[in-house]
Amino acid sequence: MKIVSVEQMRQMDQTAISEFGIPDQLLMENAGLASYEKIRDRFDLQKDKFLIVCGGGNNGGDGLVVARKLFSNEAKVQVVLLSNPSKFKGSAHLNYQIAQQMKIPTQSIENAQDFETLLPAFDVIVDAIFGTGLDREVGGKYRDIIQAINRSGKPVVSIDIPSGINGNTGQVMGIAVKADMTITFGLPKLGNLLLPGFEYNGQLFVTHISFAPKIFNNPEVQTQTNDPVELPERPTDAHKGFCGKVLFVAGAANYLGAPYFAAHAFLKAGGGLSYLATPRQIASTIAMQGPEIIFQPLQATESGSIAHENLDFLLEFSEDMEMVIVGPGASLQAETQQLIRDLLEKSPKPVLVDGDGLTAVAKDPACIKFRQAPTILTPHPGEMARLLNISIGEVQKNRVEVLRRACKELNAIIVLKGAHSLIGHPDGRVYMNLSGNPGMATAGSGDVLTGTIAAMYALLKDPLLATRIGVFLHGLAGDLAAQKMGMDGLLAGDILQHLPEALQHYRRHWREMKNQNYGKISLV
Ligand SMILES: NC(=O)C1=CN([C@@H]2O[C@H](COP(=O)(O)OP(=O)(O)OC[C@H]3O[C@@H](n4cnc5c(N)ncnc54)[C@H](O)[C@@H]3O)[C@@H](O)[C@H]2O)[C@H](O)CC1
Ligand SMILES: [K+]
Repeated sequence: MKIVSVEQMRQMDQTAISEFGIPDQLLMENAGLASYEKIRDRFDLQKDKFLIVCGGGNNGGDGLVVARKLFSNEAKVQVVLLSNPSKFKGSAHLNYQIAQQMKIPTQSIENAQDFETLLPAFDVIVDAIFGTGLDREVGGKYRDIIQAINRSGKPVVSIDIPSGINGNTGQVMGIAVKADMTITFGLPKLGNLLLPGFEYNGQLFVTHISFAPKIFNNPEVQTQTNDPVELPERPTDAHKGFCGKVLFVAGAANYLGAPYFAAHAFLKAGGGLSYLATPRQIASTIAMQGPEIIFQPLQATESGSIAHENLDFLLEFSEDMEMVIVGPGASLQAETQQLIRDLLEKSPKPVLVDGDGLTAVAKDPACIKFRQAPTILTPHPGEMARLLNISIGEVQKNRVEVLRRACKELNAIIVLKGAHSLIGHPDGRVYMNLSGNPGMATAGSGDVLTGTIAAMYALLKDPLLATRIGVFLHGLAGDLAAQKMGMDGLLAGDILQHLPEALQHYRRHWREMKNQNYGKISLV
């Protein structure tokens, strides 16, 4: 499903109006109706009393339509206006006039105390304060009223987006309504799905409010959910080589976990032959954990990391490989970091760079910028910040645009890890992954992801698709593990052990998971 920015949604509204002749009033009526229907399904119109809290823009206008529908169905409603009604424009103004003529109980609220006095008499709150037009921090009486709504303990329905969430970034603009259910229109906004905004929606519904498919399938919208696709079958006569040969260049003294998790995850996710080039001294210890891995012992530096003299061997050895994975547990030793940069620059093979490999790239990104073969990077926000020389705060404040910029600048497919990981391509496409859970933020989890992406590359031979499906499967494995054992104390090894089950589940249920947006977005 496509995910839009605030500006793109405004353009879609304009297209609906100018190209299809759908009047503005009809869009607002549809938005209000869709919201009303969800409210009617969830609550008891005969018993519950509804408080509709309206701001001064079109979001407030949608709220007035909801109030009218409830009122027409003889529910008890009260509208409160937080802004002077003379400021309503267009369709919102029209709906205000209708509400007046129908004598829907309406009250202007000057301060938060008056609002708090009203609250106890109502059972359900409809939040129509701010939608996508929120353009500054929430302060003054708006802040106090949102605080009162959140403290009330009453069920809250947000119209379009919880008030206080930035529609483009998902950031909380000072304070935001914590909803139980959100009904959004046309398509989900970035702010509905990016964290922390996503957590404020409660259950998220999307309704198309009579947009033509041409509008919501607009190819210019380049952000979308990371939907599963059907995986090719493994042929009955599959041999090890068919399922791919990849080389991991990873590990150093004291860094035995990362290379093991990455190289083993490749096998657990269906990969054929997993070669691990690692310092001689640690190879046998890792082999005890993962005897299925094939080792290529390397010369080591004094501190036990991979020495630069291995470069020619690694280039030659990788000729026969489908992909080279560089960096897990490779250490920050200067000589090794230089080896990584030289290897990336010289290798004509698809590469995936993770962990300490990303630090090497950050120091001199030219080593990947001009590569001909595909490059995949899997940074967490801290590593992304280093790659672009900005702060982590700047990365997190606008994850989609920062990722888009990084993919272009670095000429790479990039996974920006974190809740709802993003996958970006240099051509501007960005995919938001919906699988996974907070329990997966654990040491070694990223190494398991690396191996999973490599296995998907061996199967699919398409770097973007492999990265997308690898991220999805990794999240799914974490979700299956968490279903059994909970999120606390979930370890990388648990994610790894659940990869085969995740693949089995994926092959059986990919279509439902796609159609249901992994249970995270419901279509109305
Ligand atoms: N296709 C659709 O998505 C449709 C959406 N509709 C609804 O329209 C709103 C967007 O309406 P808009 O008038 O642009 O903005 P808002 O109602 O969100 O708010 C603007 C209003 O609020 C003031 N304001 C902004 N920030 C603050 C602040 N921090 N403090 C105080 N006041 C603030 C601003 O100055 C304006 O006065 C969309 O979300 C949908 O709900 C259509 O109804 C149907 C089509
Ligand atoms: K709202």
